[in-house]
Amino acid sequence: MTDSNSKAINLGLAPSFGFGDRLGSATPGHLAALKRTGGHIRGIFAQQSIREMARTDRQPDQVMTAASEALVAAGFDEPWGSDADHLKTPEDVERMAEAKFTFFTIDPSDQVDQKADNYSAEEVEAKYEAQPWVDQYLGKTIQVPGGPEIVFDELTVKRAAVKYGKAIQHSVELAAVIKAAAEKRSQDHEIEISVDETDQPTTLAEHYIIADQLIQAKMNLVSLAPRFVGEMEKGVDYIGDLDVLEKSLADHAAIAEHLGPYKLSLHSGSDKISMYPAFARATKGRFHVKTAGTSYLEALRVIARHDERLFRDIVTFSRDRYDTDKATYHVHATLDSAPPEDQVESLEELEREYLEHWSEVPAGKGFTKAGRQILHCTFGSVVTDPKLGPAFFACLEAHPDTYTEILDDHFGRHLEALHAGLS
Ligand SMILES: O=C(O)[C@@H](O)[C@@H](O)[C@H](O)C(=O)CO
Repeated sequence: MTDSNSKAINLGLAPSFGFGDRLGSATPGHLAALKRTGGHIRGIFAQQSIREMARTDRQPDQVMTAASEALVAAGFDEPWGSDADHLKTPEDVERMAEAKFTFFTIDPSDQVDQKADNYSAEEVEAKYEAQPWVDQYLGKTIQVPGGPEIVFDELTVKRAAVKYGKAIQHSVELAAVIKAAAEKRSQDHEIEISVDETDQPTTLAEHYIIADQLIQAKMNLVSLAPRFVGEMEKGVDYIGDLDVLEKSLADHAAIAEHLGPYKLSLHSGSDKISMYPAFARATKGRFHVKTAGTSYLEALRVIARHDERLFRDIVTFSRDRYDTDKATYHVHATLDSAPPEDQVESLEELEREYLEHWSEVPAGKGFTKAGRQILHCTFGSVVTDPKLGPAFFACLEAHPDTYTEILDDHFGRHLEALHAGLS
């Protein structure tokens, strides 16, 4: 264990930003951007989901070592965090705890009944299985201080039980595994629950019940990621009405403040520039933002700048893989969203179609081109391909300064937008 590694600690309720790095070489650029916030936002530099590691063929220890060594090399001596992301099983927990991750994100989405919002009252009744907590809410109306009034009528509570009953139970069980795994190793631990990867937004009543139950179970809950209104797709800016979102965020934040406090967490946070000020404002700085795929996309910009042929080959390969690899990711791009590379003569135009140019994006907005999603979902296939993978890493390693410069600029824009909502 390196000195800096020992500083991957609990960050508690401090505003935090997750810099998922699927390649192991992004930390210098992430750090350069973070330094511009003047220490107001803490960095989570070692962050990886089980799904990402499966796709890239990496191990938790490699993720932790890449981040901590880069931080040591940069002489970074401030607190930083690590995120064992999207954990679904006790085995996932053990792997990440062994690599000394401290922030554990439980993802119970497999236990969520994704169709529950569409059930009729009769269907809810038919599927309802008594949960030990139902009587705590049934028939009550709760006024959240500074926030919404939540009416827990019978249908609302029973629908929540159908939708999230098993997910709550699973989360409580996994939290106990996390606690034991951390204690066995004399390590810190803190917990996030993410229910963002569901089809329908998390209602305020559902948020209340989920968080209240997890807190009653005495887990060290520091962060919760509801499924917010609108669309949080991978690789592009927020899609939806920002005023509606801000009102909803304020209501969710009031619940988090009242029951916790805990942070509201934004998954698929990459490129959501237009909503960051509202997110920071509504949460009054009690937030966590999680990004990952965008650092891979910016690595492809390095490839485009230094090896046009390789970039073109990656575009073609990614188009072949997209329909398979997009499984489990929330995206809307189709192969028609961007042209095949051999139909685009200029590299600048090809980059515009698949990555976009910051110089062409209006201030306060993020990228919107669906072509980015074709490259976003196919990262694992590219980096593990026997031909493209080595060429990709060789080009990236040959141009570390370009990557750092691009990430500094890219995340500088993210963090400035968040910061705007803090002041
Ligand atoms: O791809 C993954 O598995 C993760 O990077 C993400 O889902 C992560 O949780 C995230 O939201 C990053 O934007």
